[in-house]
Amino acid sequence: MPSPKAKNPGRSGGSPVLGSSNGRYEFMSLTKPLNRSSPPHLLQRQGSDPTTARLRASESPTRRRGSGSSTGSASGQGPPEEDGIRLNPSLIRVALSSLLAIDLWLSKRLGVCACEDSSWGSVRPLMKLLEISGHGIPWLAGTVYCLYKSDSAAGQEVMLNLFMGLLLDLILVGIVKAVVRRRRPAHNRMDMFATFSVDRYSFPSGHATRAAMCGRFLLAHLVLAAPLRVLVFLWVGLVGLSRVMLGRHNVTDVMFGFWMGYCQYNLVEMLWLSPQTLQGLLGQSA
Ligand SMILES: CC(C)=CCC/C(C)=C/CC/C(C)=C/COP(=O)(O)O
Repeated sequence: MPSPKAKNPGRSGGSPVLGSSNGRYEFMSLTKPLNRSSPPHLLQRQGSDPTTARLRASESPTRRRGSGSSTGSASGQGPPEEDGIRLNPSLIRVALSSLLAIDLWLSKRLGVCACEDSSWGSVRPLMKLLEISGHGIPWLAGTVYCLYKSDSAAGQEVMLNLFMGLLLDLILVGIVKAVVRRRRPAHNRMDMFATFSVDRYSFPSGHATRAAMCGRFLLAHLVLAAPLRVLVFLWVGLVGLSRVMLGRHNVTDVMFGFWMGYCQYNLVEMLWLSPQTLQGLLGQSA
């Protein structure tokens, strides 16, 4: 039986994007169809028979590689262009699914407070306290209270913008959750208080977005003393960690949530409502 090498002396396990003609290797385009000036053995692979082309496309790369004689370019069957076209998307898919697998594995390992009888079940009450500290209701209620109690225009301006930021956060997180629809981890017990229907989805973590946005807001406008600033940083980090430890979220939900909350603060700054803007808005509506 002739070996593939004997049939195709120029090809020794080379890249599938290489074509051989006249004993010389040439690079073939991965994305563009071959033009008429291409060597006939390359054109032949495109084939006028769609059934054969489909069957070839559905073959696994391993099988294609294994059938040495059928891949020999000297036999008039050059390396398949489908390989080149499918290589990049499949690489991305492999990278994404590996990241997802690491995410799920890590999240499961870190979900040590998911229920009372989990390995760290005894710290679950502490984690739930952190959960409440990052919940939307205390933040909204606290902001409205401070707005009401504040007797300076500057204080009211800051509180009003924080309030707007919190509403913006709820809306944006709700939209992303509704679009992405990633289920919460299987080990999560859905015993959270006051949730919207989109909160059955986990991507992104609303607590993480709120913690990151409010953390930045506090550091920029309200908390100046160094020890308190450290506490703010710690609180943001712990809120994120507690989401994974409680089994509410995967690590990527929290990471993305932090990034989203960070960006949301930029949006708050861009849309900052000054007393003048506010007066203008109120004047227009009156
Ligand atoms: C006034 C008003 C509309 C308040 C709604 C506040 C509320 C129910 C926020 C939901 C907070 C929540 C449970 C978010 C879910 O956070 P994840 O970290 O689990 O995504």
